[in-house]
Parts: sequence; C-alpha cells; structure tokens
Amino acid sequence: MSPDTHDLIPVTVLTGFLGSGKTTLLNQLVHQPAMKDALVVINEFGDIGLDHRLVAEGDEHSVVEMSSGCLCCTIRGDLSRTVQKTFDAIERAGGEPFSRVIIETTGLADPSPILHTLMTDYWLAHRLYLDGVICLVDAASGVSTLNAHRESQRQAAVADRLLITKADLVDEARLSRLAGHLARINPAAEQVQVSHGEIAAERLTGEGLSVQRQRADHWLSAASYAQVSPTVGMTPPSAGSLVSMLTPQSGPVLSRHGEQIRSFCFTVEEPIAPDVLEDWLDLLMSLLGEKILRVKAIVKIAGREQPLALHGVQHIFHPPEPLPVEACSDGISRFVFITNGVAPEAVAQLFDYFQPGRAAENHLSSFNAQGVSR
Ligand SMILES: Nc1nc2c(ncn2[C@@H]2O[C@H](COP(=O)(O)OP(=O)(O)OP(=O)(O)O)[C@@H](O)[C@H]2O)c(=O)[nH]1
Repeated sequence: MSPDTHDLIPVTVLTGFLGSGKTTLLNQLVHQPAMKDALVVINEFGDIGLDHRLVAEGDEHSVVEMSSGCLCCTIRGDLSRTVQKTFDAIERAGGEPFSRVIIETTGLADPSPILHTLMTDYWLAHRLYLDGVICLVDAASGVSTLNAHRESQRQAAVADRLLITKADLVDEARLSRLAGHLARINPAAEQVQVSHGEIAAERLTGEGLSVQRQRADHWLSAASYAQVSPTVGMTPPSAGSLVSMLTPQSGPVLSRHGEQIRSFCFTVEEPIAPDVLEDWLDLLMSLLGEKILRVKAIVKIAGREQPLALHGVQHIFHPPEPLPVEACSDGISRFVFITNGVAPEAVAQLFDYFQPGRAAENHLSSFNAQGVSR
C-alpha cells in the first residue's frame, strides 16, 4: 500500500544553474517562520563544501551538507541515508519532527534523477512527497546559459515555479527576452522576479498535488501547453515514420548540445479504459522514458467516478491518486508531457495503437524490427 500523501512531509527541490542565487535565497528563507522545523539539505559539488558556511544558521532548522559528489550522479543513495540519519537524530534527541525538507541541488545537476530518487527510494517515498521544484534563473546570464547547458534547460523545464534573480543587473528588453525563452521551455511555470533572495517562503511552497487537490487544474496548468489529441480515424503511420517521430529532429532547437525541450498537453475526450491507459503508458515509458522529463495528468477512467491524478518522472510513476469528481468535470483526460525531443504525434500515435480495432501487434512488431529497443 502506498502511504496517503496527507501523512507525508513536503519536500521542495531548489535548483538553478551555477551562481543563479540559490544560496542567497536559502539564506533568506531559513529565517522565515514558515521554515521553522525545516530540514535543508545542501549539496556542494567539489572537494571543499563551502556552501554550508554561506547558509546562515538559524535556531529552528537543520542544515546538512552532502559533499561527497553530485546529488544527481553519484550519491543518490546518500540522499536517503542523510535524510534518514537526520530524522533519526532529531527523534532520538526528542526534537520537533521536521515539517518540511528543502533539497538544494548543485548548479550542474539535472534535477530529474533526484525527483526519481524521491519517488523510488523506499524510505524517502514513504515519508516525503514532492511539493514542488523551484528553479532560479540568473537574468544576466540566463539566455546564454540555457542555450549552452542542457542541465540548465532541464532545471527550467521540470520546475513548478521559475525565480528570476539579478533583474537589477539587466534592462527590460533583456528581461523580456529571458521570459519568452523560459515560456517556450516551460509554459506553465509562473515566473517571479526575486531580488537578492527576498521572497516569502509561502510563495515557494504548496505547489504539490496534495495541497492543490481542490485546484487540480491549477496543478496541471494544461491550458498553458500546445494541445494534442489522439489521431484515431487517420491512417496509422508506417513503422518507419514512427521511428522518425521518436527521433528528435524537428521542433525548437534550444541548445547547442542537442537538447530539444518540448512540452505539450495530450487530451483524450472519451473516458479511457484502465488496460488501455496501463498498456499505453507502459509502452511509452519503455520506449521513451529517458526522454520524458516529467508527466502530470488528470485522467477520467472508464467506469470510475473519481478521476485520477498521475505524476511521473522519466519512466517512474507515483501511485495514481483519486481526485474529487469536480477535478475533471468535463470528463476530458489531460496529460502534460515535458520531454526532451519527443514529438507530440508519437505520443498520440502510440495511444492509437491501443484503441479497439487497431492491429497493434503488427505495427509494434514491425516498429521494433526497426531497431528501437523497448
Ligand atoms: N545583483 C544581484 N546579485 C545577486 C542577486 N541574487 C544573488 N546575487 C549574487 O550572485 C552571486 C551568486 O549567488 P549564490 O547565492 O552564491 O548562487 P548559487 O546559485 O548558490 O551558486 P552556486 O553555489 O555556485 O551554484 C552572489 O554574489 C550573490 O550575492 C540579485 O538578485 N542581484
């Protein structure tokens, strides 16, 4: 049985490229009442962990540092052990239990593996839930950093909120260029300007589904994305054309490193049979999981009154959460995909394969014969 998210502790992942202002922000945050009893995990990449000296010590919170490697690469198991050890130590000392966890990534981290760890590590997944990903972007260097570094794009793409720092250093034209660039990468995330890390903690929390159950449409923000629907009724593509759709080659080229962030909302008007949903997502994730940075969905299942919320990172999904009926009052299922180079048509065509009447087996076997491994 998966735990009820109401019993879990919210975790915020704070990310942003090198020098974007993460430590400056944390320094402000840790003294705010809303951060009372928060555990802050910082991860300084390099031999000498300096960041903890820059985060001010407060009375009511703990700051632990992990400096043996980059959280997203080598020390994912350490994240679990570090949090576990700190929780145990507080309990043994009879201290107030932590009410919130903030994990600061290194500037060079791709946050997806960290989200993945939060969802798949047994200990973490049974105590914490992802409240949100906050990404800081430096207004002065943001556009060039986004163009040059895939990690920076990924940080912005999976964020629930984007904080624009150092706006004091640039003019309006530069700010609006950055805003447009970020909106193409992540159309749903609200962009908020922050000066020298000053922002109320409440503006960075409460993004998670469990807080937003009554406002699940806000959590999904489906309307911000380009809409894609199933292609049922059209001629199914040949195996060759599917292969080309799954190979990044079209769409916005945003990085010199071949990263093509594409986000879109796939909508299905009819309630979806549970086995179709499961088979489609299984296939999608086994073929494209690496390229799917984040998926959020509110799904109307055939024969079920309550819609389900889905939340996935790469090929891993959280257990579906039932939502109030009003969360999907029009009965339309909406899946938001944030991907690296996945053509929306590929998602729609794969869905079609599982519609009654499609010769799924034939298409899939010829598709696999093209050399795409599952
Ligand atoms: N002008 C200006 N400088 C800022 C602002 N926010 C942060 N800075 C400065 O930017 C520099 C980098 O900030 P940090 O908070 O160390 O950035 P970081 O993201 O923790 O950096 P890394 O640990 O290297 O990833 C510092 O000198 C800050 O004082 C701002 O809004 N305006």
